[in-house]
Amino acid sequence: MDAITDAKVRPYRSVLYIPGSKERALDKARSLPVDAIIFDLEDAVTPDAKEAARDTLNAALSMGGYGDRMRIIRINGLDSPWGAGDVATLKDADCDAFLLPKVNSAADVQALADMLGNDMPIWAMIETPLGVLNALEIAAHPQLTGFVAGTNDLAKELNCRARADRLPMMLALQTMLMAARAHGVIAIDGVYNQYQDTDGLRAECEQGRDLGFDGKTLIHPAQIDVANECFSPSEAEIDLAKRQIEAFEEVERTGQGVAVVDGKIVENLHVETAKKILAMASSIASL
Ligand SMILES: CC(C)(COP(=O)(O)OP(=O)(O)OC[C@H]1O[C@@H](n2cnc3c(N)ncnc32)[C@H](O)[C@@H]1OP(=O)(O)O)[C@@H](O)C(=O)NCCC(=O)NCCSC(=O)C[C@H](O)C(=O)O
Ligand SMILES: [Mg+2]
Repeated sequence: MDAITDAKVRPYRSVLYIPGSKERALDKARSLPVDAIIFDLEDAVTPDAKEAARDTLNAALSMGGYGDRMRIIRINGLDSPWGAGDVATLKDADCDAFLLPKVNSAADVQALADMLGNDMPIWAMIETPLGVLNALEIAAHPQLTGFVAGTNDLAKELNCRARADRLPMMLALQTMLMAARAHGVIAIDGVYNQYQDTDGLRAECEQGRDLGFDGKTLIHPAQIDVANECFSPSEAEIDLAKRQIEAFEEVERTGQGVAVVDGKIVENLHVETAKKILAMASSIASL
């Protein structure tokens, strides 16, 4: 983790779900070029495999080998028969965050914080209508550091149709993003289910990046390269950022506050964005 010390600058381009019950996938992930892993005990694990999955996952985390990849454990809901047992077994596991599914309110986050009894960062799945409507109070919880869009559950709850432009989902996605940004919380987009459709995935990643998401949740290794590419600053963005910073420093020396690059104005706020782009590019390069 040495290269990435600032949680705000570390990349979250590719966040891969791995069923906590699948030893082979848990092992494979040690060599996959993902920025983060969600070790899943919830929807990817069948009820009869849930208890064994806790031990399988605990053993994999103890063995280590996940390098710089952020390690997030998605437990079952605390209102399910398995949530409390997941926390009891894994609260001292070698991981970086716990992810709570179907969070409806800040009280749900607090319930997990109380059970953990430590300062482990908590991430929330935003995938219910109440979770979306309460996103601001959830993001404000002091132990909450990340949001993950649960677009499958959201579609089910909204009774909406799947559309390539995700129009029925847009209010929910933008509400959670707004809340995340208001409180400095990481925001990761939902999964693209047709994992062999690279063009469709690319279009959805580009849309997620346009909206402001930090990265995309993934379900299969074949999706990693596309997500990493779409959520990395492009060469053109890096080049423009450098030229904006140089141009702004130049006009500042003459006492002015506005530069012009490629026919567009550059003010202090644009320079802040440019610096963020360069910091992210450098963080990615150091991986
Ligand atoms: C979708 C899959 C069931 C496909 O599995 P499979 O047919 O076994 O895939 P492949 O044969 O193509 O696998 C090739 C190799 O890659 C490894 N693999 C596959 N998936 C993963 C993975 N997710 N992480 C790591 N490694 C993986 C296989 O082991 C093969 O390895 P090898 O044998 O060494 O060559 C499967 O991909 C899968 O189970 N994916 C995860 C599904 C999942 O996690 N679902 C839950 C999360 S989605 C969700 O709940 C979102 C949210 O809550 C919402 O509401 O939207
Ligand atoms: Mg879900």
